[in-house]
Amino acid sequence: MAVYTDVSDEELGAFIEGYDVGRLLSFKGIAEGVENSNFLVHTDAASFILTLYEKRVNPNDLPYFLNLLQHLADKGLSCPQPVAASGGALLGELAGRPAALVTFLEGMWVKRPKTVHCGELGKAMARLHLAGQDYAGFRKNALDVHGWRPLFDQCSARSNEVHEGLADEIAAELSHLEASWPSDLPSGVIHADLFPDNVFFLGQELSGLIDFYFACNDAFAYDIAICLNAWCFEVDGAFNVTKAKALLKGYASVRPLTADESKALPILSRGAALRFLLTRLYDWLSVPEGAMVTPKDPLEYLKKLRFHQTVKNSEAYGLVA
Ligand SMILES: Nc1ncnc2c1ncn2[C@@H]1O[C@H](COP(=O)(O)OP(=O)(O)O)[C@@H](O)[C@H]1O
Ligand SMILES: N[C@@H](CCOP(=O)(O)O)C(=O)O
Repeated sequence: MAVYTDVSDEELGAFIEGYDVGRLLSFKGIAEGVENSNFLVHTDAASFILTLYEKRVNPNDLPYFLNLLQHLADKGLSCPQPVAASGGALLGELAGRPAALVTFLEGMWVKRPKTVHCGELGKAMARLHLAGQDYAGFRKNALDVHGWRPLFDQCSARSNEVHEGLADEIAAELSHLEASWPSDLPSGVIHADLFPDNVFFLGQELSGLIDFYFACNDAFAYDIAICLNAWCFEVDGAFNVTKAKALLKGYASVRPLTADESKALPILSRGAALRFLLTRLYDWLSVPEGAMVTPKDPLEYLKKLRFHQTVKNSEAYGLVA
């Protein structure tokens, strides 16, 4: 459960009174997520999600995220919309944390996505990339190839506690990626954390995307690579090329990939695997005392990384040359 910050009934009641959202009926901490503290809030008018932004979120980035949600919703994308307080502000403060209220999105995330879900995800991601093209905000990806080494430096000394030889394996991969990371790929707003738990479905229909707190400006194809990692491996660690094919086909049906993007998928997928290996490793080694959170397994991403290291070209992901 990701609740890092406790909020009393009185504090939350006073906070909600600052919004024109009806009378507070109940609220509870949400037993999912790892980054921020989330509460489901019911009023006599509707349901909302209250987020208190924690460690990895830079408060200066919050206007980028909240305005982006508004921009995407205006473009017809289904995502939470920030709710303005009675005074007009999208961002407030609660229990010493920056806090925002957003609309509740109907749907459920799918624990074991099937091929059909991967296809829908591909289409939605491409729509997001197109809808973000005229977004005025800019946010550099803090966890791009340049951000990985500082993260590794903070946990390299203890990485072998998690897996023997892990420090050397990461160090070698990092050097390789730093030397061969592609530049000049088509870029714009990407979600950068479009995992199954951030994509809601109603039946087989995708009902919306949530959790835009890693969103940034980076290569579109890097977002695809993140999704190949997050959606196309089976529980036993096997890569499912049928799912990858569906994801890429769905994406290309809305926004065709350029030749450079197709060619870059193997290296981008390696990078995406390393990025999540590193953040998970860091989190694994530094769970804040008293926090209700279940850290995610870093070694899942080591296995994925090793798969991508064997890939020779994009055909391995189901792309036909
Ligand atoms: N707008 C929303 N509508 C409905 N449920 C939401 C919404 N935002 C978050 N949730 C619920 O809260 C959970 C955690 O949210 P998430 O943004 O993924 O947290 P974190 O950033 O901490 O990972 C989600 O899995 C979902 O169940
Ligand atoms: N998706 C990341 C962790 C971020 O968690 P989320 O709940 O905000 O998606 C991972 O799986 O490592």
